[in-house]
Amino acid sequence: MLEVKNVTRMFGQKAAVDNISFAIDGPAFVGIIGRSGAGKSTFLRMMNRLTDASSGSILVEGRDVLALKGAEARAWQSQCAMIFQQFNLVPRMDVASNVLHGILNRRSTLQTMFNLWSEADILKALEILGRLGIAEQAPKRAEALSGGQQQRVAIARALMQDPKIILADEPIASLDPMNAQVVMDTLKRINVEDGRMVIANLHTLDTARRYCDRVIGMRDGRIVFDGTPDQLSTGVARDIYGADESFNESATSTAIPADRRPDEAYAGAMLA
Ligand SMILES: Nc1ncnc2c1ncn2[C@@H]1O[C@H](COP(=O)(O)OP(=O)(O)OP(=O)(O)O)[C@@H](O)[C@H]1O
Repeated sequence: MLEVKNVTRMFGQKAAVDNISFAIDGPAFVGIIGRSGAGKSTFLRMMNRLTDASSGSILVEGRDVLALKGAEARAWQSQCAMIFQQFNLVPRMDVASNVLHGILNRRSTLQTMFNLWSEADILKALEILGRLGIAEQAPKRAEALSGGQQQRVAIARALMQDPKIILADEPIASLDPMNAQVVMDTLKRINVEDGRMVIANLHTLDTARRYCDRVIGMRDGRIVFDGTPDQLSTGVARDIYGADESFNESATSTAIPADRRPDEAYAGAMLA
């Protein structure tokens, strides 16, 4: 379904992404890990055409999306929705309108000028918010929500586009562990229930191990690991992160301490 072939992105003399190739069959949940500057964001940005590649091709169902221009490139962008670390919502706008903005580029100028949405679109937005457990937040301003709720609104906005692929650039890097878990669980559900491919840049190993079917490790623009979470040993992780013997995995962990997991906290409250 997805075939990345010899993709490179140069910034001046430096290759941010250096001749990477891999293929993904079917709607997998793929994590890309690596330290800061490894090229993870640049790769995702090339995939959805926010950044041009210097060379190479990305074939989706046989079509090179890097070669698309104009309206075709924009159509591709709506098929591979992107989620960002900082949510990128319009803070003072209500949640439902933020979600509807996922299909902004499908409306006429007149509809945009008068802020007109069809009843079907509004119902779809509310249905998606309901599915993600935040329907009651629909009339509130986005800025009034917690970080985890805001990221779920961003996921709802992405789903409004009905994308084949969801690209998530450090989706939980700004969240506390509990909200991070809710957001990752949401992405996983969308992957499993809808059969949408998810490619997520992740900064913690335990998240990659827990949620991904496949993990790609990048270092200095190159792929240095491509395998299953089981194959991602501490030694392999040390290679990816370029750390020495003192590399400590727990330092990159976002695991929720046992006494703070939602279910157990709830159970504890019931017993008290
Ligand atoms: N617009 C740009 N101009 C010049 N250099 C850039 C630009 N964007 C990225 N780079 C460089 O490309 C390399 C890869 O950056 P990239 O942001 O893709 O890494 P990353 O793995 O996503 O790291 P982080 O997690 O910190 O975002 C870095 O050396 C970065 O400085």
